[in-house]
Amino acid sequence: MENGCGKAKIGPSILNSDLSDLTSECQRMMDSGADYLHLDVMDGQFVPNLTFGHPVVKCLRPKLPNVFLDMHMMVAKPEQWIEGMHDAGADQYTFHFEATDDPKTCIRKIKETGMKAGIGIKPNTPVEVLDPFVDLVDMVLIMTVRYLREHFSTVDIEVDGGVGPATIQECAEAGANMIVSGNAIMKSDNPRETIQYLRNVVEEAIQKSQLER
Ligand SMILES: O=C(CO)[C@H](O)[C@H](O)COP(=O)(O)O
Repeated sequence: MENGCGKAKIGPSILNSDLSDLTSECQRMMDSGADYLHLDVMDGQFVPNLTFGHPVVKCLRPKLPNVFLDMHMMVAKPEQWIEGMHDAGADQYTFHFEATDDPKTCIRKIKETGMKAGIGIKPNTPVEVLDPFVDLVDMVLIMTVRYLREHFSTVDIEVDGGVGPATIQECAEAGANMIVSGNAIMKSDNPRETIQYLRNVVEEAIQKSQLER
């Protein structure tokens, strides 16, 4: 996937899909115009839920050879899955600031594999905690809407959680350019139209902010 925080990228969250038919659901999203797929990995420790791990990514990779797989690692000790996710074919590995004592080492290990590195924060964590890492990562992931682009001017900013046509304007105006959306896209009668709408709003906000600079 093309680099750059000046570009809108829409990533359906596949956790909200029919998981018994994952490949078709992923393909349906790509055929509807998605730029990438967002995969939430939860381990029952960092968050009280269980989803899937690198064996699932390994099965998906050959079926979706050119699709950018964005792993949102909501896991404790995120260092332990870096190699496995890379070997399985993940493209980006986003861990949580709150989940490790040593974010810099985690970022370095991710980058050494060749994957892109992202760092995320939970809704109540102040965005300033990311300042020491922002020059080291490709993306920050924010699980709520706040003032974003003034703070992180050079990296991709991804928002996740409750994002859809009703909330996209606020996210776009706050500076997000990577848009994770689960139910709003997956459950839409017309996912193509929903994706296009989200993209248009983000692109307009990017253009407006470039004119104001
Ligand atoms: O982070 C997540 C879950 O914790 C997800 O990406 C979530 O599935 C997004 O779905 P929605 O857009 O419907 O809130």
